[in-house]
Amino acid sequence: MQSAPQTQTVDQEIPVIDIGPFIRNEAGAAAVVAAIETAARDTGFFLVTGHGVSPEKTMKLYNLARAYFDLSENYKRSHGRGTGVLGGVAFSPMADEALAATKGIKTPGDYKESLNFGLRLPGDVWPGQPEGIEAAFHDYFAEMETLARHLRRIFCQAIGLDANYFEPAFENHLSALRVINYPEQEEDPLPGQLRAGVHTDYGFMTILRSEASSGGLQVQSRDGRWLDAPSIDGAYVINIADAFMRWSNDEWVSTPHRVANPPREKKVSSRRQSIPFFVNPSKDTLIKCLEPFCADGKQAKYEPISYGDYIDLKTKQAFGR
Ligand SMILES: O=C(O)CCC(=O)C(=O)O
Ligand SMILES: [Fe+2]
Repeated sequence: MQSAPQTQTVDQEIPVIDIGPFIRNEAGAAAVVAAIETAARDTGFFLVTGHGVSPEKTMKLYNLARAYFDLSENYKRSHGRGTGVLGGVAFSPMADEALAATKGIKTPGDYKESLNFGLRLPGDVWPGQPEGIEAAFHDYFAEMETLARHLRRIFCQAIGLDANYFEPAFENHLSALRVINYPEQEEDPLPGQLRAGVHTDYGFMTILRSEASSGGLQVQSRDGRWLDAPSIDGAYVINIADAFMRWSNDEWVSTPHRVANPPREKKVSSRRQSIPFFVNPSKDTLIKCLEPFCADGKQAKYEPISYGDYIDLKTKQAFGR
């Protein structure tokens, strides 16, 4: 007997879905696909377990990144200037980025710092310390590529596309791996300053390794309420991002989210580290209404556009440049 998939619902709006049966091609795979389709249409957010990602590689990256964040500000900033090395690393210091600006909302910079890497994205030469950090990023990146491939196959089945429909778009993908440090807030945040301001993610989808801590990820429901994303050991938070929403003719949703400040009484021991993997297609991928979403008399809402042009457009809208 094969066990039925565990589709428990912690918060009805952000379900937890065990994708193991789909990966192993067992009975229950169809129920996984159905649960993900419902979540993708409803809130665009869900958690997955049974994903097969190595906990050792995850912890290795987590611990080495933590050690990096504990090094001096001068040392870290020496990896932030961008020498344009493809596959290099880029440090983004505290309050450097204000995500809400992408939604036209003016706020102080986000209360976080981050370390960023993409196989085909420019950065600086890798630091010598802590030892092994470059390999840890590469190893975890490969784990994320595998999970992203499983999820794309689930999406294809949910939409009614051939299992490998999306694969050519991801042969030279522009995905980015980021480790974010949200420190304890020894100084009060400025008015309007959050750990991460409200935003949607730009690309195809995001695979987030979250951490339970006060001051965590919140997702906006369709009717404007802020839902706390459940934080479950070993589970990943998945969300549909903007380019995928457009590709689906807005039927699958990219949902605004943010990272709240810890409550004042808990500001000590509220340090949090998250690891998002932003899954992005290649630059020349054509984002054109997927056939099943514009069948049966449904009209495509958007002109076809390459992913590269789409990102340029979004950046211009957000920053006026
Ligand atoms: O840290 C988190 O939980 C989410 C971060 C996030 O949404 C982002 O960086 O796009
Ligand atoms: Fe995000």
